[in-house]
Amino acid sequence: MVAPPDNDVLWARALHVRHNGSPALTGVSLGVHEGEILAVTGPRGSGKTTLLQCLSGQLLAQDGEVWFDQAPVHTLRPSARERLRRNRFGWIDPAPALVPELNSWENAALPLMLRGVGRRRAKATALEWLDRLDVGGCARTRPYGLLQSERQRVAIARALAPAPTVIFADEPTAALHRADRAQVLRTLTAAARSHGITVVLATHDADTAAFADRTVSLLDGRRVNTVHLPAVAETEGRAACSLSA
Ligand SMILES: Nc1ncnc2c1ncn2[C@@H]1O[C@H](COP(=O)(O)OP(=O)(O)OP(=O)(O)O)[C@@H](O)[C@H]1O
Repeated sequence: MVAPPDNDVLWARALHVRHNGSPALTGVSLGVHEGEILAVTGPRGSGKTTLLQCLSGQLLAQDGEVWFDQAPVHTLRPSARERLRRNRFGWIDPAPALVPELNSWENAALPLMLRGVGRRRAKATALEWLDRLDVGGCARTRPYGLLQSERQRVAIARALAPAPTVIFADEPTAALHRADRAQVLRTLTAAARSHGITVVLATHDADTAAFADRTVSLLDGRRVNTVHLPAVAETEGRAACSLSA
């Protein structure tokens, strides 16, 4: 095994994943720098979610390596991978998956309490994050009483509250109206930057990817280079295309 470069908090080498025999990732390698916001882009079905699942230790690739903080993840036992996910990673789904029996602050405080933080401190931290995400007024409301956009903000507060080393955000604003998207992304990326949190953001939306420091593109499970061509009149063709790397 070859160790990853020093400034890469996450590093993947030659990942191959097949779902029920069909290839989802084919030889994907990438490094994510510490504190960076990296967008993983590509059309639907290009392998973005599968890549995030591999990087976060949720899914073991059939072939290839994943390293976090200079240590291999792919050789860890399931219980150690689970600890790693709980203690160092946060995850934001496209649709908010909140615990229906808990109110907003309890949902946001949950990962902190799972890490052993006392209830009072966990509540104070959760309330701070709910305020930053503009849902402080819903702190005592359960998910069924919230709008979908408010639920997603609570889910984002929950991911940020424990200040994880890395947040994996899979289409985090897919459930939001266009008007809400930019504001939520600005809050998420500003919070990540101010706390030194690395973000890996999967999206098929160019406006969302624009919030990232760098973009990695996938097409049919392979990494491709996005080549930006000079803008041309609409009738003359597209302004950007992808080439296989
Ligand atoms: N659990 C699964 N079982 C079978 N096939 C799967 C499974 N998960 C993903 N796939 C297939 O693997 C390929 C990659 O899927 P993946 O969800 O990673 O892509 P994606 O770029 O995130 O797509 P989307 O934007 O629609 O979420 C697709 O062809 C998908 O149909």
